[in-house]
Amino acid sequence: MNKAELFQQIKRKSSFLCVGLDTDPSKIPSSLLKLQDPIFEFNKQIIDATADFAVAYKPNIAFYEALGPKGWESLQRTLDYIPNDIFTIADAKRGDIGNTSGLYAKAFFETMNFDSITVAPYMGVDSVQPFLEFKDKWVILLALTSNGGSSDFQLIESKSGKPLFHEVLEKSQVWGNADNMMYVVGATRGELIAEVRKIVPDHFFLVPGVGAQGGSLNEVAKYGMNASCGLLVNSSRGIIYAGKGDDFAEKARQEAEKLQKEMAVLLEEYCK
Ligand SMILES: O=C(O)c1cc(=O)[nH]c(=O)n1[C@@H]1O[C@H](COP(=O)(O)O)[C@@H](O)[C@H]1O
Repeated sequence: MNKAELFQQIKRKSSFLCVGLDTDPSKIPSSLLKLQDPIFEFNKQIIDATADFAVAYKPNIAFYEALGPKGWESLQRTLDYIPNDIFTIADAKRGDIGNTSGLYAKAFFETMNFDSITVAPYMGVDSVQPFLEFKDKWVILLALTSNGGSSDFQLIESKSGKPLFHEVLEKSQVWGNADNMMYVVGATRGELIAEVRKIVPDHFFLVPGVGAQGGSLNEVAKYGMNASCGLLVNSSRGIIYAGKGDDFAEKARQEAEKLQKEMAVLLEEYCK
C-alpha cells in the first residue's frame, strides 16, 4: 500500500487507529479454546468488530511465534482475513546482516504479504536496506520507543552532543524516504515527539503506548501530526481485552469507536 492510499483511508474513516493483535491464548474467552484455531477465531471477531474504525492492524509476531507452527498458521489466516484496503504491520522488530535481513524481508513481504515490518536500527544501513528494496512495502524503524528502558541507549548523548535517537533519525532518513519508511515513536514520550517531528517532518510515525501504557492521544496529535496526518496510533490490550467474556468483540468495537471519535476531532484540529 502506498502513502496516498493510506492517507485516503485515514480521511475516509476519520481515523488513524491501528489495532494491535497481541493475541494471547491465556487472555481470550475460554469458549473459543475448544475451537480448532482459537487465535484466528478471536482475531476474526476483533477484525469484524473494529474494521470500520481502524486503518491498520498490527499483529505482534511474538504472540504467534510462541505457539510454534500453529501460531504461524493463525498469523497467516489472520493476515489473509484483514480487508485489502487496511494497512498491515508485522511487528517483528527484525534486522541482521544484509543477506539475513533480505530473507526476513522475503518472509514478511512475499511469503506473508504484509505491507510493513518493524525494524531495529542498531545494526546500521546494510541491515535495513534489504527491507527497502520491495515496492510499496514499508520499513517502520524503531526511533524512540515507549518503554522505560528506552532511556538506556536512545536518550544518551552521542558524540555530537545530541541524544542517540536524533542520530538514528538524521542518518536513517536518507536510507529510504517518506514513501517507504516510518518511525516508531512511543506515545509515552510527550514533548519529545515534537523533537522527532522537527527532524522528520514528512514521515509517518507508528505510535504505540496509548491505552494500557498510559500515553496521551491528545499530546501525540498535538506534537506529532503533519499535513497528511502522519500518525498511526496503536492500541492493543486496551482494545482487544476491553471485554473479558464472550462480549469481547462488542467491547472492542466500543473502544475502537471511542478512539476513532477522538481522532476525528484531532484530525479536524491539526490536519487541515
Ligand atoms: O514496535 C512497536 O509496536 C512497539 C514499540 C514501542 O516502543 N512500544 C510498544 O509497546 N510497541 C508494541 O506496541 C504494542 C503495545 O501494546 P499495548 O500496550 O497493549 O497497547 C505491543 O505490541 C508492543 O510490542
